[in-house]
Amino acid sequence: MNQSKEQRILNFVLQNAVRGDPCSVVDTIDKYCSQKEWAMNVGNEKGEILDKTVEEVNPSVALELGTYCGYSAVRISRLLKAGARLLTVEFNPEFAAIAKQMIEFAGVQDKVKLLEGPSEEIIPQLKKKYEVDTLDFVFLDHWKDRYRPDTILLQECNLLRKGSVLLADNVIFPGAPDFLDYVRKSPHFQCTYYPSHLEYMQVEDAMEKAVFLG
Ligand SMILES: O=C(NC/C=C/[C@H]1O[C@@H](n2cnc(C(F)(F)F)c2)[C@H](O)[C@@H]1O)c1cc([N+](=O)[O-])cc(O)c1O
Ligand SMILES: [Mg+2]
Repeated sequence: MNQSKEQRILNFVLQNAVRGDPCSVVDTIDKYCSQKEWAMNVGNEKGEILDKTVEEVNPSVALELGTYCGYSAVRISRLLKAGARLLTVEFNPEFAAIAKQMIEFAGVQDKVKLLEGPSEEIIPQLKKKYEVDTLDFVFLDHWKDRYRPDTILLQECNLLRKGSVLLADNVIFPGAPDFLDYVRKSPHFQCTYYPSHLEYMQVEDAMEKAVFLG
């Protein structure tokens, strides 16, 4: 059976990156996806905005919605302090299997917990099943029509505290207009817009940071 694009990306990393070196895994995925096959990783330009935000927040508990091949899970977890952890949620079993191998090859498996399933099922389980009190940082990079409902669900589940930081990818392309409208109009969020470009392309995109005010 012929390989998936995601399997080809993983194989390229296994053959060309340095085991245990998260930066080499990130750089190798970017090399493959810029030169051979485009894929929906956050990429290096928006990745630097992600890095700066993670360093600024220095989260003890972070959540990622939309693992895909694990690019941003590796990118985020490489910056986490000792004892801090990233919970990353993936809906597609094939992608989850790829991401698991990517995370292990990068050597960040002790910092990352990969949860498989739909966000509407997993988010309400975070407190009791995954021993989360509140989330310091949330990276939204899953289905764009889920950003708004999942932001509301995070609030309803009391998973956000004063100062919790949400960072959303793709608010321009493919776009998340209802999410932007929601957080920018809500008195409970302080928003910042970061213009950038779509990964590996000369297409406008942007990220939105939304800090929960309590
Ligand atoms: O569609 C895009 N991303 C959708 C990303 C979707 C990924 O998030 C997973 N997911 C779904 N639900 C959950 C959860 F967590 F809810 F369970 C996780 C899906 O299985 C998939 O791996 C996209 C598209 C473009 N583009 O240029 O078309 C560029 C990008 O950066 C993108 O992120
Ligand atoms: Mg994205």
